[in-house]
Amino acid sequence: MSSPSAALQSRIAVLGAGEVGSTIAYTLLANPIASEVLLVDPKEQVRDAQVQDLSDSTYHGNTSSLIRAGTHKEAGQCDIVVVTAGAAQKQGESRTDLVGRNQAILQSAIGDMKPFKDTTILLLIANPVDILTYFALQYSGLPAHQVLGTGTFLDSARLRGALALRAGVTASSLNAYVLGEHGDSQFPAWSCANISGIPLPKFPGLEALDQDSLADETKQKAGSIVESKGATAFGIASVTASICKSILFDERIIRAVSHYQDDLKVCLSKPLVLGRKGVVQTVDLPLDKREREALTESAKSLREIIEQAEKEN
Ligand SMILES: NC(=O)C1=CN([C@@H]2O[C@H](COP(=O)(O)OP(=O)(O)OC[C@H]3O[C@@H](n4cnc5c(N)ncnc54)[C@H](O)[C@@H]3O)[C@@H](O)[C@H]2O)C=CC1
Ligand SMILES: CC(=O)C(=O)O
Repeated sequence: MSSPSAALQSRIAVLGAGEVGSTIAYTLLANPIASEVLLVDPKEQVRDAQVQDLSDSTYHGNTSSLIRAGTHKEAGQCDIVVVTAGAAQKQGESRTDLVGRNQAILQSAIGDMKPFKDTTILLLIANPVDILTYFALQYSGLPAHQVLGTGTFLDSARLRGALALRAGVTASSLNAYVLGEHGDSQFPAWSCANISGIPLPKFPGLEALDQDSLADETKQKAGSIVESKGATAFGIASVTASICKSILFDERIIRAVSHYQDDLKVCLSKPLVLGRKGVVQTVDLPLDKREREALTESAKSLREIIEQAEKEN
């Protein structure tokens, strides 16, 4: 395992200095997780103003992490490249409506970053995140274990939060994963969910849990935030910082994040062991029949979007 001091000699590049990229940069600096954070955006005036503002958060003495503007070429030499570059959903748009625009941005950004350092991990945030993770793997030529998307880690956090409130325990006491697409075909793996080994329906406070309505609430949460404030940023920033820490500190923690599925020919979220090489090992949950079918359906809908996008480009 890597020591914290090794991790603190690491560099993370954040592509995109918009709402999400700047919030991620702030979270990385505040923890701190790497020695240097590079912010990369073709809108230089916005990028530089974000760097100035973010640098003010580092001067009070509690962080040794530095922020500066960077180029795409420099990003390609960083330990982790966090990709937020791309359009965000407008009110009424779905994540998959962004595919054409964001695929083109991704292809050009990856072209500008190449060649990558051998051990660089690409972490996709921009939506539709599973589709872009798939294309990032194609465009970058990096090994599959080094290309990840945040996927349903954020949805799993939302689900755990809602369950934790109902059960009156902290969210970290819960084992509960949302799997599949970070989007409409996602589903919670209820059959494997538990609190300290106790199945959810047996835990006090959760006996009458309406699983379908909670799954729906989890799925709709992003949409309702975007509808009211135009974007989501804090949840994804926290999840991204957690993934970066798990990678750089070689934590070997189990997380459901998006990665390539050789059998399904798509990227989607299933649990894996997360460490310095990215995917250290995959983890097969003992899903029930309905969940196995939901996973196949989720992969099928992602595959259709990929094939359509490949036809159009
Ligand atoms: N995976 C997830 O759970 C989440 C994903 N997102 C996604 O993150 C993405 C970014 O959202 P926001 O920051 O709100 O959008 P934004 O519009 O505020 O920022 C996007 C930034 O990307 C920049 N950009 C464009 N081309 C670039 C390139 N080639 N290299 C570097 N930067 C480039 C733009 O100049 C802009 O500043 C969206 O696709 C959004 O849907 C947002 C929240 C959660
Ligand atoms: C925007 C988005 O993908 C989310 O907050 O889940």
